[in-house]
Amino acid sequence: MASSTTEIQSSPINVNLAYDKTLHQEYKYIKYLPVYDESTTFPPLQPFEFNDKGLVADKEKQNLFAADAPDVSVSKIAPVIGTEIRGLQLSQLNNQQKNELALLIAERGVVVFRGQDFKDIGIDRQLEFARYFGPLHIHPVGAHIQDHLEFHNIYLGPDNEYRNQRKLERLNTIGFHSDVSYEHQPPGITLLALLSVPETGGDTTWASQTAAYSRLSTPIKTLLEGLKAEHSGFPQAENARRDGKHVRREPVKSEHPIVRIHPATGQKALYINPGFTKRIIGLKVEESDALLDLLFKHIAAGQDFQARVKWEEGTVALWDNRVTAHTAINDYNVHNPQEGLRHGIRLTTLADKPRGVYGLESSW
Ligand SMILES: O=C(O)CCC(=O)C(=O)O
Ligand SMILES: [Fe+2]
Repeated sequence: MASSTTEIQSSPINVNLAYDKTLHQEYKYIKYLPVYDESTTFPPLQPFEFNDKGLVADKEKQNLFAADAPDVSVSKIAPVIGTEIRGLQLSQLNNQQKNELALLIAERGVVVFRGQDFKDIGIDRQLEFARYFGPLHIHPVGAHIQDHLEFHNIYLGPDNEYRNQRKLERLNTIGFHSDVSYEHQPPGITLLALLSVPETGGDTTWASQTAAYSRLSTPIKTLLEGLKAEHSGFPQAENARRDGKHVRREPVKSEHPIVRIHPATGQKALYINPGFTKRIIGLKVEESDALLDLLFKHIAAGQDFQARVKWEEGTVALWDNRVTAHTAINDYNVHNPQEGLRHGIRLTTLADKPRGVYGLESSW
């Protein structure tokens, strides 16, 4: 049922959360391995004014794709979502180019840069790059890197017992979500750099929520445009506590418009996801469950508005959490050393308070 998410259904797991140091003596990115700070706690996030960088961008993107840069190749991954770029270094972009990139990410949902030096430019420059787009989010329960809680750690190896046990509970590992959508001003642009990529497998799929919305019939669009849904961080925090993790910021709930308008493109997108959306405000339980179930199935089944990205050494993906949902694909055997380790670091920027049609606004 729609109202019972992966988080709620999961059973207690009590395993060692730390990675096994002896396995990674030779690992080039050992300083980025996941750790859990057990002592820091943070107060609630405060409201802030957000200015989308895409609003001041040249719509033609003549700086990002300058005519005198013939080595840059740009291709669409799928017609309605995803762009792949080769021959441009994120670390070299000036502010005008970053503004155009923000707009491109909003328009295409996800932009994948290949052959990047990003992970080697140093922690401070990575942070500075991401902060250009918005304040950085610190995950309330996730693993991070030593001394830098802004880097959310994505790690799947033989020594991640927690994830490996979770995988065994389910028929498949697909879980579409928009990152921490329960926050009052949830994430916009998010950046994931993989440091270690398995030989094959471990792709990520993004679904266009703009296309998912536009496929709906007019009567359903009209119905959804007048409604808000509750997104909750409570199950995530409760499960984390139960499993012995430290919760560094108390969870919140938000009621966000189901149809959200992107401030830079003006496009409407569905803003609900199976990861965190619990119920539709004002509907009876069965009505809410039936409608959410329909929409969650629509998002997950819509391979004709999804982009599946195969990671390579040096790939960095940037997506807009306001107009996409995504899922990791955990299809490789972490216990086979030949298949390798999957490890990445994510920086997440916070954005606007969601705004819907007819002035509908988020509340909490
Ligand atoms: O590991 C992945 O492919 C994506 C994980 C994820 O959901 C995220 O980084 O937000
Ligand atoms: Fe995610």
